[in-house]
Amino acid sequence: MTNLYNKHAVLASEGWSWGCHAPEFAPLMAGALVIFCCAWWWWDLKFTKINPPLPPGPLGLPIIGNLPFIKPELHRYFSDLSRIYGPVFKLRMGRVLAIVINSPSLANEVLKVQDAIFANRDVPVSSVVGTFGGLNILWRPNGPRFNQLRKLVICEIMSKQSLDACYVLRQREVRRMVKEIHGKVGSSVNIYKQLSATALRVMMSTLWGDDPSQDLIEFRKRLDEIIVTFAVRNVSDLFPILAPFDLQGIESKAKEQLSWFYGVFESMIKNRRNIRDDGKEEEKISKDFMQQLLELHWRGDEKNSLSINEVKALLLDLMVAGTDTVPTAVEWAMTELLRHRDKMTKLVKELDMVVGNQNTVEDSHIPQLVYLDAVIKETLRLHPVAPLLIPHVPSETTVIGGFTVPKGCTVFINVWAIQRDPELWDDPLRFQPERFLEADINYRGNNFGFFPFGSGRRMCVGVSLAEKMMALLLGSLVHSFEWGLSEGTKPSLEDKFGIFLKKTESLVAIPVARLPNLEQYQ
Ligand code: HEM
Repeated sequence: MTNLYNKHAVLASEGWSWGCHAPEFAPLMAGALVIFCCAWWWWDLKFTKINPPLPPGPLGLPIIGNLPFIKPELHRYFSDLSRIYGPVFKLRMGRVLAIVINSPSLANEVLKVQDAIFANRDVPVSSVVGTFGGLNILWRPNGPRFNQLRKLVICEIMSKQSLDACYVLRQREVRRMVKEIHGKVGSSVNIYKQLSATALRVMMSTLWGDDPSQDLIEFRKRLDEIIVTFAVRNVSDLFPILAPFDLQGIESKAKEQLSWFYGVFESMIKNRRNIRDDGKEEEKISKDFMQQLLELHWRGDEKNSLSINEVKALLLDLMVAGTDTVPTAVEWAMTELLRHRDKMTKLVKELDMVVGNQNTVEDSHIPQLVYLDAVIKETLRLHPVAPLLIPHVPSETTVIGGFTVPKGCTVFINVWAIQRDPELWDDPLRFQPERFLEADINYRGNNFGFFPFGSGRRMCVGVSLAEKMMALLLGSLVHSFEWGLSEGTKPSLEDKFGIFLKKTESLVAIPVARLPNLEQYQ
């Protein structure tokens, strides 16, 4: 899930140079700047009177707005500003007018009451080229085709039947992870690296089955490259007038990097087509996600069929969105459990009772693992993977919280701040999974105190898969091993704002086998 705000954050963190290199001109330049600013503000106030007014916000500079003052940890920075300006405020980031929402009632207003208005996205220039003009779900504008696509993914690809059919693949890869960790017993394990290799294998085999020609290391490298490209500041997004020049070459880089993925997808699709034309489809191919998407393409009825470019754009969507989100969440959960040994002990007890020490964690155990579920929810409350969701864009001018929110602005919803609000949560900074045992709170986005997957028509389409993956991975790590830390260390909670809210320092822990039979690790 790439998002524009990373570019803003990086731009802000690097700052822009305003220095004049000839000192004798400095007072003159400063004077001219002050006059220019005053004229700009006067013009802005006189000619842009809107009723009701725009939300309050810090003053910015002409043209570049608040960009030089924005701090890189956007979720914290926005949370600090909301203490000054209230639950809805505005900032200018170059051409972009950003509106930030910091309260559950206003999040409800944006994502539920006025959901249809706020269901567009602000598409970065690099993503337009990479998705055939926004043919994927993430960047597609709201409308009938978008609704159809979401429905197809949720009802066909992410259906219970389809996820159950792929369970063997998830189970196989999680077992492989347990075996690998068993080989490192007694030494330090980088938890994120271990989890992300497993999540990538799961996503690859779930999307297109076992294809021995696919090199995992090459895929990881290419994915990391494209994620870095999407995260780099792009002046074209902040000043669209500069977009045709692609000053930083980001657009061409994205094009080139994405064409590698599309080349891989095309050759796999060609293979499937040959097999289908041979009439051997049924015997040779399992119903992985690619096969399901291709069948929708071949089905050919106007309403439900997918174009081949849509198939490729969707594969990329699921690949990028599904690979790093789950490991990020599970690494946070392990960090919290290693900081709160009593909670770890409670979870181990539950796993021993439900799974037993002669078995390994299976999908069928998950509904009974209520404490595991509470641990994951509490982790996502304190460390939501997408702390500002993915920015929404209103398709028409509207009013939120008594202020005008203009058509086309970029709306950030600070779920990170809302999920830590002391008015909603007792002792909000404390890791306390028990709070989810006492209340019936789910991921469906109907509680605006807890919505780590968003809510409404742009809500995450991968919730069901993510839920299963997080439980299987975390359950297996804790059930199969006892985890320790190097002497005198305590895992840090410091986070780093980016495409996903990751830990600043990866978690490193030392496993000890805890299951009685060696076969359970094979
Ligand atoms: C812990 C795991 C995950 C979390 C916390 C998460 C969270 C989110 C959030 C917050 C959004 C944006 C919602 C909004 O803007 O209102 C989103 C969108 C999306 N997610 Fe996830 N996600 C996760 C895993 C996945 C997985 C496994 C997939 C698919 C394989 C996926 C696919 C998507 C897609 C395609 C969108 C774009 C939806 C749209 O724009 O309509 N996500 N996710």
